[in-house]
Amino acid sequence: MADAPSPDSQITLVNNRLFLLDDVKSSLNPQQAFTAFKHNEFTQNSQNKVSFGFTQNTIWAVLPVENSADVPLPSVIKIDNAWLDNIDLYFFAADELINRVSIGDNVPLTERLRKERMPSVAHEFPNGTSHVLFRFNSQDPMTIPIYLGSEMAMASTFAKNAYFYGALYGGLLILLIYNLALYFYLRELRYLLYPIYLLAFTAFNFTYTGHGFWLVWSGSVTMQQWLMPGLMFCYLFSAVMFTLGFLNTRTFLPVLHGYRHRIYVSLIVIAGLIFLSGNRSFIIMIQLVMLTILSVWMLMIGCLAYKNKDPLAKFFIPAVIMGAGGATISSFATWGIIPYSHWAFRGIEVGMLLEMSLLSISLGFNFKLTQEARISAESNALHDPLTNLYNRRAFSQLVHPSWELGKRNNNPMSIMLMDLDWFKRINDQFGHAVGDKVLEGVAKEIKSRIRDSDIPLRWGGEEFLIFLPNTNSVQAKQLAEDLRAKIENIKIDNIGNVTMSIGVVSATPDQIDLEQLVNLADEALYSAKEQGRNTVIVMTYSKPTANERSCL
Ligand SMILES: Nc1nc2c(ncn2[C@@H]2O[C@H](COP(=O)(O)OP(=O)(O)OP(=O)(O)O)[C@@H](O)[C@H]2O)c(=O)[nH]1
Repeated sequence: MADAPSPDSQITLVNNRLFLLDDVKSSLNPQQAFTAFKHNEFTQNSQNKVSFGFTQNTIWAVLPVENSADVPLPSVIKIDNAWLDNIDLYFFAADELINRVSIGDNVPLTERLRKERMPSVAHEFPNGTSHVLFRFNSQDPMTIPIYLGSEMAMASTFAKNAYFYGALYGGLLILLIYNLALYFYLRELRYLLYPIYLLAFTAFNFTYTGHGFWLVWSGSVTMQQWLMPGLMFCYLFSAVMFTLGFLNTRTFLPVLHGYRHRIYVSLIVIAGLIFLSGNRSFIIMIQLVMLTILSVWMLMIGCLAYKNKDPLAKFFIPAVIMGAGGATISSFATWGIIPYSHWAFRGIEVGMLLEMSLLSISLGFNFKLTQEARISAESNALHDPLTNLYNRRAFSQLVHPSWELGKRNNNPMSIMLMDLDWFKRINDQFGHAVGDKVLEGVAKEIKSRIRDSDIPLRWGGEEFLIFLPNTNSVQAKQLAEDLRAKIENIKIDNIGNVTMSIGVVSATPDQIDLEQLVNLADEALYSAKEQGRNTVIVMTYSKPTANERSCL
């Protein structure tokens, strides 16, 4: 027997005080059920059972309440489950029926006396022993946590719950907006699949926790009863889509990835068929089984991804373990496999918040990987892989801006164009690999001798160009001579001496444009080859007179 709550008492779960009767044929009326209770045909719920799984039977429960005070004690009875179809309460005082209230989903919230998220009834227990007879009947999983408490204690629990859901939905909303913004910025599918998955879960949760009925569709019983299985399917479906798109299944499971559209269609067909049955109990049961299989499947795909070195797998696996772990705890509590507790019932919400946070972190990590790959691709596009000098493509990106900048103070700029002598012979005599080694050695030498502001490029096969900002012809010639002498003395394997010819030109940006300067360097190099190779030829630009341009 439960004591009628005093105004300052806490709310208590009173299931262990209940007497239960499983009405298999749902044939009793309330008076008959109460008479059966009086004839000891009910059994005491000493095991504190809360969940009865899927049952079409009517569950009758009697809660005896004792009020030893002289005055009636106002109390609230709350059933902490927002999805049951029929919840009818019959209040007996001195074995006389004095009141009856229906608070199941079959009664629109707008028609209930107490418009709260979880079904509840206020009642004043008179002095002596009262009995509350409950009648439960639903197509949904039969979980009936019954709480008794004062109005004040109920309000305080309500506030705590509101904080919990405020934090949960707030967290999920931030993750949603953040990843949607990333999607619009990056246009990568996995950034869209994540918000869809998250939204599907949130909508499903919003429905089965009673928030939707309480805040949005209070007058629609149909929506309250059918949105839950419908959104459960959306959640299940989006989880499959997310798994196939989030992980790199295209690479390590190409066949499955290729069949993904058929998988989606099959899931929709299966859903269509089970929804056609019109039996909500059946639909929810099948989907709960599918959700359990889905968790195992997601974990298996995650492990395969890990084996195939998918960088996101190390986030995906713990995320799924947390989400699936939480969901399993909740569904076990719903089926009555593990004892009911407030937190076991909320396992799915805590698990999903952790899962979604971890997945969001992984998308941030993926963003970093993508950026690094892009930077590296951009850098590769500008570099020659053999010598690691800039390639010819980099000329316009790097040299042009430097040249344009130089126009401001009109300082002299120089270009050195270098070409290895008789390089074909080296290739022919020693092989291409040795030729490559020579090119690498020369590039290394160039890099070690120039300033940070100079820009060295591999101009072609065995041709190199160095752009020297703020360098006049004297300084450029000095560097060219140094390089020529240094290269001449390099010994590479048994090749002996390698020499190079160098053409040098200098000018200020107001005198000439960059392309002309390069052409002049080419002419200088040609002269160096003409004059017997292993030579530096310097050309200085002078303004053309009349129609003619002269090079000294
Ligand atoms: N090993 C190697 N050889 C290259 C590469 N790029 C170009 N070559 C070779 O460089 C040689 C250039 O030969 P040529 O243009 O005839 O010039 P050369 O033999 O150096 O003679 P001169 O320039 O007149 O002194 C060719 O044999 C090309 O195959 C490369 O990346 N690696």
